Amino acid sequence: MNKIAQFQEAEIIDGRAHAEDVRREVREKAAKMKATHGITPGLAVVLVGNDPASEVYVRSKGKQAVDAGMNSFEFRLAESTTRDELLCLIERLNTDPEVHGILVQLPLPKHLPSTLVINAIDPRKDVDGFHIANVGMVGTGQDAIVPCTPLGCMLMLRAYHPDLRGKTALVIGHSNVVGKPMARLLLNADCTVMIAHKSSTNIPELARLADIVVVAAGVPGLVKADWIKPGATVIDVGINRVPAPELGLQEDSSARTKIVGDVDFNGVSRVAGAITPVPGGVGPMTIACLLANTLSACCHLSGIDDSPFQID
Ligand SMILES: Nc1nc(=O)c2c([nH]1)NC[C@@H]1CN(c3ccc(C(=O)N[C@@H](CCC(=O)O)C(=O)O)cc3)C=[N+]21
Ligand SMILES: [Mg+2]
Repeated sequence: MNKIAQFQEAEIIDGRAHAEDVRREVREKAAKMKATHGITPGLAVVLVGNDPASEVYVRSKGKQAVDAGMNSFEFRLAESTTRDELLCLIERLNTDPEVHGILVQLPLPKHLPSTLVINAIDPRKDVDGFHIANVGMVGTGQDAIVPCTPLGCMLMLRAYHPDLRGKTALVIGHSNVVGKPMARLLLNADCTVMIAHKSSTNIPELARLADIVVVAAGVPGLVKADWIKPGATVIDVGINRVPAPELGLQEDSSARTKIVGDVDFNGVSRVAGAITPVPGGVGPMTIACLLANTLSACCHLSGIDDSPFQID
């Protein structure tokens, strides 16, 4: 890191503003869909068990769907729900003409096989993009439903790098929900892609080569300033709830926590050219992209060619 770079401040990529742009476009297209074809896009969200964090996300998804002019169908099932009961609900949603998008909130309780459940969703309604058909099509560069978080990252990256060809990108984390699909999308965009993970031994060295770093490792503050090439774009997918002693005056002990990303924001923002904050970065875009995917699925299922969100 050189002296000048130390005093540069990165541009903060405003995820809430990007998400608002996506939601506005979805709202306009949904209204047009209703006016022209009499179709209201519908999103079904299935939550099994009562994880409090999942409750918050599910409520937010439903509210934002309604705000965008869509129907929201919420299914809250008991922790004890059986595999056959869940598969039966999915089959019903697959054949329901009012439902264009189906999201099964993950993680599922341990006794439920998430791979089997996800692959039971009609791939045309799989707005998470987790069905093997969508994974395979994204992997081979075909039109498919793209997972919401990587889609949101790509839309924000596109705003800073209209041409991604030849850029060196490092993805840290190789989960099926973020790291792997993110790496595939960057590869489809002709980036030179590196993927690092728990067993990688030289991540700081790899990071120093990268014009783009996307971090989805689930380790608070993992990425440090001296890992970053001056001017690089840093996308922080981490959502970590950590103790916040500075909030020590709160009565309720659950309120003495805060959300931080996988990037040491204060350090890295002095070196990077652009960086997403946490909160207010990737998270809001994830939900906006869920709405975008639901609208696209509705268009596709209805034989209407109005799919808005191109990333390639
Ligand atoms: N089938 C499935 N699909 C998902 O997309 C999915 C899931 N399961 N399980 C849980 C994770 C988590 N997730 C988030 C969405 C938005 C924010 C978000 O908007 N975060 C805000 C902060 C929220 C807060 O303050 O709690 C932000 O980053 O600014 C976070 C996390 C979607 N997930
Ligand atoms: Mg496409």
